[in-house]
Amino acid sequence: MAEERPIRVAVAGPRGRMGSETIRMIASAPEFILAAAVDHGHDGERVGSLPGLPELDARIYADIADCFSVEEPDVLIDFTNPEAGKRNLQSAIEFGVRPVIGTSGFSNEDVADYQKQMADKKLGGIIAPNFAIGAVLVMKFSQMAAKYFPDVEIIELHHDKKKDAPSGTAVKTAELIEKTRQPKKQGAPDERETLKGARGADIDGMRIHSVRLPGLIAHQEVLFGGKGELLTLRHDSMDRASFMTGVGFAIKEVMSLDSLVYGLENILN
Ligand SMILES: NC(=O)c1ccc[n+]([C@@H]2O[C@H](COP(=O)([O-])OP(=O)(O)OC[C@H]3O[C@@H](n4cnc5c(N)ncnc54)[C@H](O)[C@@H]3O)[C@@H](O)[C@H]2O)c1
Ligand SMILES: O=C(O)C1=N[C@H](C(=O)O)CCC1
Repeated sequence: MAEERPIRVAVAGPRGRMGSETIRMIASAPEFILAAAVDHGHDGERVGSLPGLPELDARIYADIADCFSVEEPDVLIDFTNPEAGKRNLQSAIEFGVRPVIGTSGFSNEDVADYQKQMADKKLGGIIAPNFAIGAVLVMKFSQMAAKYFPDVEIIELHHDKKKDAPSGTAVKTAELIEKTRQPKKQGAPDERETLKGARGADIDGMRIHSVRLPGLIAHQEVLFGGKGELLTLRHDSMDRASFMTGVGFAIKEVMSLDSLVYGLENILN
């Protein structure tokens, strides 16, 4: 039987916390090859010349279209910011490169637009707000619990360099909960905030609270209250390695998909 060739991966955001972790994961996985990196600086340099990255010869491109036409990667991984991520994803669609997008902050309208474009081209890809398997399980368990406990509050806790709030994970968790929870406005009907924001953000009557502190990485608690009982589901990422099982899995899965999936839970079996 012919041996499968390694999957050629381009990484956008190689100097970032997640981009650099992804490159270290790719360097240690024989089933993947780092084809290139995409960064707004360091054009023409080698990935191995960036501090903290493994000795890899892959080239850094400032222009993603150049990267795609010269290197012809199979997959693009994006861990940048929502603006760059959207540009990079659009470019991946144009060049037929399968996107694996970890960047958070995409709206449902953005996702629907990319899904339409990729369905038309039969191009596989994934946008996943969280690649940690445990975080995805908390989302699924929350969806189950919400059927019995419509009173829910989500507390997401992240490092203090995080730019978006609430987290993509919290929004996705709330969206999954909405599928099973009877809509309900929580708290006392006549409650009022004496300090604006005290009750957090509101999705369908559910509350989301965002904590930002040094020392944290990525954590989430989903609290369900019932008569005389409290159910708490909690997940902690204590190292960015926690996201890499999901990233590696997604790279392999997108090779056989023909549409854009939103959420790792849709491809985990
Ligand atoms: N899906 C997940 O499991 C998961 C996990 C962690 C973080 N995230 C998300 O990933 C994103 C990145 O997080 P981070 O902690 O690595 O952030 P970071 O700030 O450490 O890294 C982002 C990097 O993107 C680079 N960048 C900015 N514009 C660029 C462009 N046009 N082209 C290429 N690179 C560009 C920046 O220079 C920076 O190095 C955030 O949206 C975060 O919420 C998702
Ligand atoms: O570090 C971050 O930023 C993270 N963002 C994701 C989100 O917005 O849900 C989750 C994992 C860490």
